[in-house]
Amino acid sequence: MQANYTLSRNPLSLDRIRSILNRLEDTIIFSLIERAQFAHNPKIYERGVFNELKALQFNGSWLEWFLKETEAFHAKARRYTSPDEYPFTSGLPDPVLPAPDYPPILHPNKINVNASILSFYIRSIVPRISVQASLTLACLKRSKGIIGDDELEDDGNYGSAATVDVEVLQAISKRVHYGKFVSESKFSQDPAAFIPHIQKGDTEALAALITKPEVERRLLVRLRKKAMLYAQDFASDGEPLPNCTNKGKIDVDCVVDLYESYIIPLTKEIEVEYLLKRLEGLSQEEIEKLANSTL
Ligand SMILES: C=C(O[C@@H]1C=C(C(=O)O)C=C[C@H]1O)C(=O)O
Repeated sequence: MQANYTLSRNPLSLDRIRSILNRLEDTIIFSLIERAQFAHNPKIYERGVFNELKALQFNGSWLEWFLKETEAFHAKARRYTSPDEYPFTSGLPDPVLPAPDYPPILHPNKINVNASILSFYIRSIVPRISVQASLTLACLKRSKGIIGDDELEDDGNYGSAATVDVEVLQAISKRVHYGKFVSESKFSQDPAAFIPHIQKGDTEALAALITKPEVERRLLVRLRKKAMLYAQDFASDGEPLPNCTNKGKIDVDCVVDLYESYIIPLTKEIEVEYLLKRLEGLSQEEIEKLANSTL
């Protein structure tokens, strides 16, 4: 399928980009609901745990192996030739097809913050989301005396959990790296407002220029409502169910915190980092022409 951003006459319309970010909220929430079905399974995030992987000469974690194998196939299918797709794995194979002729929308850059995304996801999101699933699981199984407390963390679903982790990580990565399109949209609307701060390397001034508090506030309100609705359990007759952990299929506060503490700040970091590189390779004449132009 063609990349989202090229499916419009004006791929740099901020409203259109924001509608793509809005739609990615749904993808992220539903993939987190999928992950919340499985226990934490902390061993799949630790390196050197599975001798079977060492036998394959792979020294990373179970999840890193899933990322490597998945992204190697996707790379051959030319996924990462698209400017809105960024891999977690380095050293991927070349595409088997030539890259599509994407319009040159972004200024050339190599910004990739997936290492940060992987770190906060493993450290701060999975333990909180999956604990919800374990409690739900325990809530149901403990009533039948099937499991004890020590089984809360590991349900053996290493393949299923890692498969969903890859989906969550890819959705968060796309969402955060869309900050480049947001940044290019804002820059191209008023280059003169950004150029002096870019030339001074003034990250604080650039951060203040790209930050839209009201947009963030509305997003967090919308996100909470979506998570509450999508996570609602229903009985067979369609009546909403009070949940045994009174949070439905997912920890709604965790979804909001994911955006407020991680996704939005990282998106803004990318916007500023992209701006700092926006004039690289341009002549003084080109910069002056930009400074005197407004859309
Ligand atoms: C993405 C934008 O830039 C910033 C980042 C936002 C986010 O990550 O949700 C929202 C508003 C801005 O502070 C935007 O202006 O839409």
